[in-house]
Amino acid sequence: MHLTGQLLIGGESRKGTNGEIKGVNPATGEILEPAFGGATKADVDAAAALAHEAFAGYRALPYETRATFLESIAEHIEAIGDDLIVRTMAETGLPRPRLEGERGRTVGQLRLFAGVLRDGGFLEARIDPALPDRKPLPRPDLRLRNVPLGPVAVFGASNFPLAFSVAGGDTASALAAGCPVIVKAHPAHPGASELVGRAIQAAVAACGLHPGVFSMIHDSGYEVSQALVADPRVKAAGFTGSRRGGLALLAIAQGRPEPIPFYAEMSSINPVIMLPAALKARGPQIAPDFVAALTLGAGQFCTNPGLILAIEGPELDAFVEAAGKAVEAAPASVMLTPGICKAFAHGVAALTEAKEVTTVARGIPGPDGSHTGRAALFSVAAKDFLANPHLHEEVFGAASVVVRAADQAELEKVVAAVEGQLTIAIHMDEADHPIVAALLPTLEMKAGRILVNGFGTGVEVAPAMVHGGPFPATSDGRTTSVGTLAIARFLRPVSYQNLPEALLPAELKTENPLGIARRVDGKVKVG
Ligand SMILES: NC(=O)C1=CN([C@@H]2O[C@H](COP(=O)(O)OP(=O)(O)OC[C@H]3O[C@@H](n4cnc5c(N)ncnc54)[C@H](OP(=O)(O)O)[C@@H]3O)[C@@H](O)[C@H]2O)C=CC1
Ligand SMILES: O=C(O)CCC(=O)C(=O)O
Repeated sequence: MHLTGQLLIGGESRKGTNGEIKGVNPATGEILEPAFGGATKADVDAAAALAHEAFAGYRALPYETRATFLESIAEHIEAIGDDLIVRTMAETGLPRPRLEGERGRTVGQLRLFAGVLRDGGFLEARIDPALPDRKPLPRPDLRLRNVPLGPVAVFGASNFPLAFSVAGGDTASALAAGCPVIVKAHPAHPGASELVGRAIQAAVAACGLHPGVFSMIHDSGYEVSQALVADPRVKAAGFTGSRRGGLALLAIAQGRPEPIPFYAEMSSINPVIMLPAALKARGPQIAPDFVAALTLGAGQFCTNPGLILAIEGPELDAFVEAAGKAVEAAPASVMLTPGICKAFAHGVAALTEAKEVTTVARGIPGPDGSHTGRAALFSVAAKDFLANPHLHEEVFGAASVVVRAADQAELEKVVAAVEGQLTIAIHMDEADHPIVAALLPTLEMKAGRILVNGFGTGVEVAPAMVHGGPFPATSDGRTTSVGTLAIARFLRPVSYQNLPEALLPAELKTENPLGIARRVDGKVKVG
C-alpha cells in the first residue's frame, strides 16, 4: 500500500499546502503516516471548475456507460484488497469483520445503482399526449423526465469509513444521478479515503470519462469545506455527522445567493417502544438483543437505540434487570477518535449527574487513557423526561435511557415529545395491536423507518428503505440517504411542452427506444 497524502483533483494528484492531517490509531494512540496536505481555496476552485466542465458530458452519457462506471468503481475498490481493511482498521479501531462487511455493502451499493440506471425508473418518465380537440381548451403535449442537479459535494462520515464515506451512498447516488462529485474526506480516516478515492479516479480513467467527474480534498480547518459548499458551481451536498456541523453547513447552503439542497443526516436517538404483551412474554429474552444493538460498533451507529420507552410494571423491571446485567458484561470498546470518545464521556457524565436520572448499569471499564467507551444504561420517569429537553439529546456511543411511563396515555405523550428520528422500533405481540394502532399516526410523523420486533442498526440497502427522517435526524425528511430512492436527492423534474419529436430526449420519444417504464396518460406502461 502506497499512500501519498495528496489531494485528488480531477485526474491529477498534488500535495495540499494548507496545513496537514494525520490519521490516529485510536486503539494505540499511534500517529499514522503519511501527512495529508490540507486543500486551499484554490484547490476547491480547481475541483469545482473541473466538475462543472465535466457535468455536461457526464450527464449526457448513455445510462449503460454510467452503470459500467459504477461497477468499475466497485471492482477497483475490491482490487485494493486487504490493504484497505488493514488501513481502515488502524485509522478507526473498527474490527475486521465489521469493515469487511462494510466494504461488501459499499460495492453492493454501487452495483445496486448500476441496476437503477439500467432500469430507468428513476427518470420518472411521464407522457401526457396532446388533446387537440379537448374543449374548452386543447391540451398540449407534455413529457417529463428527471435530470441531474450538477456537481455535488459529499462529506464523508467518521463512523462508516467505507459505506458512508468516499464511495459511500451519497457518492454512489450522486454519480448514478449524473452528478460529478467532490468529496471532503473525513480526517478520521484519511488513508482509507485516499485508497478509495484513487480507486474512483482509476475507474474514471478506465471508463474514459472526463477527469472532473471526481475529486477529493482534505481540509485542515473549516474554511475550505465551507468554501466548497458555497461554491456557485456546486449544486447540492450530502453530509453525515453531528448536528452542529450539519447545521453550520446547511446555513451556508441556504445562505448562498443561489441556495442549494443540503442533505444532512445528523442526530437520532432511535426510540424503542417495548409494549406490555411483548415485555410479559419475552422481556428478559429481548434484553441481550437490545444490548447487542446498543454496543454494536461501540454504539457509533446513527441508528443506535438510545431510548427505551415502556409502561411501568414488574415486566419492565425484569427487562431492565436483564438489560443491566448484559450491559455490566459488555467490554469497553475503542471509539473512532479521541474527540468522539471525549464527547461520549461528557454525555454519559451529564446523564449520570442529572438528579432525576438513575444509573442502571455501566459496562466494563477500559484501561486508563484508552480511547474506549464504556456502555451505560440509565432510567428516568416519563414526567421527568418530558420536563427536561436535554434528556432527549443524542449521546453518540453505547448509552441508552429507559423512560418509564405511568400508563399508555403518558407513553403516548413521550412519543409525541421526541424529536424527529431515523428509526422507531416497536416490540409487540398481537395483544399490543390496539396500542400500536393508536401510536402509528404519531410514529409516522416522527420517523423515517418504523420497525417491529428488532432494532434499527444495520440498514438494508434496498428499494423500499428509508434512511432519513424529520429534523434533527436529517435536514430534509422527504428523502433517504440509503436505498435506491437516494438518487432522487440529486435530480429534478423537467417538463417538455410541445417539443418536436426529433428534439425529445430518448427517454421521452414516442417509440420508447430505451424500453423504460413510463406513465403514459396517467397509466404505467412497462417497456
Ligand atoms: N448521528 C450520526 O449519524 C452521527 C453523529 N455524529 C456526531 O458527530 C460528533 C463528531 O463526529 P464527526 O463525525 O467528526 O462529525 P462532525 O459533524 O464534527 O464532522 C463531519 C464532517 O463535517 C466537517 N465539519 C464539521 N463542522 C463543520 C463546520 N462548521 N464547517 C465545515 N465543516 C465542518 C468535519 O470536518 P473536520 O472533522 O475536519 O472538522 C467532518 O468532515 C460525534 O461525537 C457525534 O456526536 C458523528 C457521526 C455520525
Ligand atoms: O445502521 C446502519 O447500518 C447505518 C447507520 C448509519 O447510517 C450511521 O451510523 O451513519
